[in-house]
Parts: sequence; structure tokens; C-alpha cells
Amino acid sequence: MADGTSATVEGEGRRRRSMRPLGMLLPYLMRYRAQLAAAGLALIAAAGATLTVPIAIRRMIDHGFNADDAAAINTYFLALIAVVAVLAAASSLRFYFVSWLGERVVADLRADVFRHLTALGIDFFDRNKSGEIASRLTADTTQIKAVAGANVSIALRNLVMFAGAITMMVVTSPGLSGLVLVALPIVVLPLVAFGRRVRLRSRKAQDMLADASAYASEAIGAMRTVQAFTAEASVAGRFARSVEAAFHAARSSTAARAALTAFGIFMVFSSMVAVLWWGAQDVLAGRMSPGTLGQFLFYAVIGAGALGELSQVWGDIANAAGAAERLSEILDERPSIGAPASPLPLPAPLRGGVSFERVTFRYPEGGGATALHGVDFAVAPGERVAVVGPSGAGKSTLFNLILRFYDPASGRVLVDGVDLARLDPIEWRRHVAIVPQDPVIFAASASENIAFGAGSTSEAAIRAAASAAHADGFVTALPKGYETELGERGVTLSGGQRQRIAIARAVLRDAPLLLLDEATSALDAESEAAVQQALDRLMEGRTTIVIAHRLATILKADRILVMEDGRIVEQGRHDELVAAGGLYARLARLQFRADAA
Ligand SMILES: Nc1ncnc2c1ncn2[C@@H]1O[C@H](COP(=O)(O)OP(=O)(O)OP(=O)(O)O)[C@@H](O)[C@H]1O
Repeated sequence: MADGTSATVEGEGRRRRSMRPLGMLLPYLMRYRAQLAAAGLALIAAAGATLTVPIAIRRMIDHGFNADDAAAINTYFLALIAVVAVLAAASSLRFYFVSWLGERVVADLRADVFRHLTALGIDFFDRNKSGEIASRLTADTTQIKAVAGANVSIALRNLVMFAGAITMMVVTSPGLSGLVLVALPIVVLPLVAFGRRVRLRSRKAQDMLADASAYASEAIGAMRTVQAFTAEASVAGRFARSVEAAFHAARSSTAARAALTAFGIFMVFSSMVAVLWWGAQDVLAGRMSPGTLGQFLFYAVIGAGALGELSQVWGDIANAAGAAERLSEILDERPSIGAPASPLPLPAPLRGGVSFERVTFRYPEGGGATALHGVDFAVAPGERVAVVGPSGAGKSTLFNLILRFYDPASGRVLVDGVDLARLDPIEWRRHVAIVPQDPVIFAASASENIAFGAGSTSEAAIRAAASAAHADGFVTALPKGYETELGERGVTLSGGQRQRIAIARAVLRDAPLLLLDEATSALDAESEAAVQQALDRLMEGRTTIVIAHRLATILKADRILVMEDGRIVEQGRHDELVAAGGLYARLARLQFRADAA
């Protein structure tokens, strides 16, 4: 599963081009031209200042140090201080602007990737582990930031210094420079090839880490289950193995980078020594002044130093290219469900009648199993229909198709006679309220939780919805009432309280179609009664489809659809179905909870 998952998000085999994925950052950078220009200017000023130093040094050497020229020497030293001041100011500005750009671009990128993720089809989230997607959003963007901030600044400075040093070397001594230019490809080409291998290894390390964190976040989310099954040791062991594997991958990538550094430094400096030896011969033969050799030497040191630093940050930049590639893959992912080119307007007024016409459906990740076989039924506007059937019969799948999380393989789902595929799914979902079996409570205040999905809603409307959902009482009793933090870092609600929050959400939504997935877990009698009253009120005047587990709900339904193995096998009212003596009659005897009926 892990392999399948990573292959899906990453798309193996498209990754050879070394730095190309970083190109995705360009449009983001181009939004901030002023800062880019400032960073560029600072960069050039700093490089220019550094490159003037060797000229001063040549003059001093050729001039010689003697007492007569004390004034000239003073001028040189003062000029040197001025140059250093320019260098300091420019370096600091360069650092500021480049880091600013890094932070800015990554903030934009994070927001974009997340926005894009929220628009992707549910099948994407079936295919990819949520922990892994989250790690894309945090770890990969952080890696880009580290690079975009500090390393790009270093790389750019060194690139400019390298180019400047080479130019000045040619100006100083074309002959010696020719020699350097011959040596250059011999030094640089192997470094580039080496760098590519480092990049592949570091990507592997990142993948392994993403796998390990995905596993950890899954286990942390399910800690009750882990401990209830006393699976601590096996879970911890498995995580330790993933972390170990990630460590080995990281070590291998680090070893490659360490080797690259040694190789780089040796190649650069040994070739420099060779060139120097050549220059020394020229000075001995009187073809060159010692000062000129000194100046050339300084430029060569600057150039080689720049190249050395480049080889160090190149690995990091390659990492960022890997991260950028992974983010591009998410950004390139197209939503599987979208609005048609010219969506039809929703029927007005929308009454919420739903019909399935010979709908056959397989889940994208369902291994080819058919979840619905030619399902055919119609729910009239205002009707209350209960869906019952054994586990895995396909009841929730009906909801998934009504919400258009997926498209049928064949057949159509219609709302008030219009094919769902011809509507904008976002528009349509605005008119559906769903009360899930196990509602999600977000880490936010009670009032934000109730208003979830309702946009800007007045406090009065939130309280009215909570009242209608019989939630007002317990919410008011919370330590800070409606402002109490719930979920992750706040108060944990009971099952019945969570359901009432979900009902309040549905009340606020005020949609013509209500999809209700009744809780299977038994609530205490008081909670059950409160939830039931809230639901009864919510269902009034709406088309309701309810996945029913309670006898009371079934008895109140206008019609019952009985599902088995992805088919509707019976439909009718409770007494008719009991009399028919089929699957329903069996289920009714064994399964439906009669409590509080
Ligand atoms: N996201 C999914 N990807 C792949 N297969 C799925 C997915 N969701 C459900 N299935 C499969 O589709 C079939 C129908 O599932 P569905 O959830 O609709 O059943 P159900 O009747 O709602 O069951 P339950 O009462 O247990 O919730 C099952 O075989 C299930 O394994």
C-alpha cells in the first residue's frame, strides 16, 4: 500500500531533469518584482565590492611598502574600509530580501497547494494517505523555504562571484585564464553528474520519511484503538523500522553529499595550484609582475571558493527541486469531479427529489468490485425514505453518489429530474445537508463548529440552530459556552452531543434535501430522546433519505428501501415488508434497535 500510494502522488519516471521543477517557483517570485530587484541589486553591489579588493592588493604589492608613500598607503586602506562598508550593507540587504522572498513564496505556495487539495475529488483522498499529503504541505514546503531563503542567496552570490572572478581573471591575465578555462569542465562536469545522484538519493530519503510520518499520524489519531488492542509494541516497532529505513536513506544521501564536498574541494583547489605553478613560471621569466600574479591569485581564490560553496548548497537546492517536484505533482492533479463546461442552473425552486436510473458504480480504489448494480429508485420531493441493509450493502455509497463524490460507471443520478453530471457539484452540495453517523468536530469553538460550512452567520442564527438541535443546553453549560474550544485541543463531546452539533449544522444549512446516517452506537436514553426530537424537527418539510438503524425511524418512513450486495432487493412500508417475509423481515427481527421506539 505504501508503495502504491507514493507512486500515485509522485509519478515515477518523470524526474531526471535536475533543477527544472524549481521553475514552478518562478510565477510566485514574479509577483514580487520589487523585492526581486532589490535582492538583485544588493547581490551585484556585494559582488562588485568583493571583486575590487584584489585590484587594491595588486597595487599595494607592485607599489611596495615604503615610508615615502605613507599617504598613498593610507588612501588605499581607507578605500578598503569603504569597500568593506559597501560589502557589509549589500550583504545584509541581500540576505534580508532573499529570505523575505523565500518566506513569502512558500507562504503563497502552502496556501495554493492546500486550496488545490480541497478542490480535488474524494478519490484522490482514497488513494493517498492523509498523513502523507499533510507532509507534502509542511515538510516539502519547509524544505523549499530553507533553500529559497538561505541557500538560493548563497548560490546566487557565489554564481555572481564566480562569473565576476572569471571575468576579472581574463582581464588580469588572458593566458592563465585560458588554462583555467581548459581545466574548468574537467572539474565541473563530474561535480554536476555527482550532484544528480545525490538528488535521487535525497528524494528517496524524503519519501521514506513521509511514509514514516504518515504511519505515525495514523497511529496517533487511533491511540485508543492501539491501546485497547495492546498493540503499542507492534505499532512502535513498525514506526521504529520506518524511521530506521528513513535514517538509512538519509545517511546514504548524506554520505553521497559528503563525498561530493570532498571531491569538489579537492578538484577545485588542486587545479588552482596547478595554474598557480604555471603563473609562477611566468613571473620567474619576467613575463608577469608579482602584483598581477597576486591579483590573479585572489580572483582564482574567490572563484574557487564560490565554486566550492556552490557545490555545497547545490545538494540542498537539489533537495528543494525534489520537494518542488512533489508539490507540482499535487498542483498538476486535476479534480476528477468538476462542473461541466456550461453547467445547468439548479432547478428553482429546488425540492430535493432524487432518483437513481440503473446506476452501476465501482469505487476507483475498490479493486474492481461493483458497489452498486443497476440501482433504480426515486425519492419524491418531501418524501422520507429509509435505507436499510446489512453492512457493506451499499447504503453509504448512495450518499456518496448523491453528493457527487464520484460519478456512476453507468446510469444517472438525477435531482428534480436534472442529471447531476450537468450541474456544478459545489452549487448542488450547497443544497444538501448531511448528518453523518460519526460527525467530525473540528478544533474550533462550539459556535464555529455549528457554523461550519455556513459562511458568515449571525450569533443569533447559530443559537437558534443549536436550540432546534437540542444542543443549546449542553453548549451553554460548557466552561465558556459557545466560545468553548472543542476537539483536538479542547473539550471532548459525547457521541450524542456530537450528533446534536451535526444536526445544528444541518439546521443552519436549511437545505431541501437531508441525508441522514443514523448512529449505530446506542446513546443513553436522555441523549437519544434529545437527538430524536431534534431530527424529527429537522426532517419536517424536507426530502429525507436516512440510513436507518432504529425501528422508530423506520416506522416513521414513508418508504423503506432494502439493500443487499449493491442492489435494492425490496421496498415498501414496514408492515408490508415484514409480511413479505424476506430479507427485511429477518433484519427487522435481528438488527433494528427498538429502544426508545
Ligand atoms: N472509498 C471506498 N473505496 C473502495 N471501496 C469502498 C469505499 N467505500 C466503500 N467501499 C466498498 O463498497 C461497498 C459498499 O459500501 P458502503 O459503505 O456503501 O456499505 P454500507 O451499506 O453503507 O455499509 P455500513 O452499514 O457498514 O456502513 C463495500 O463493499 C465497501 O467495502
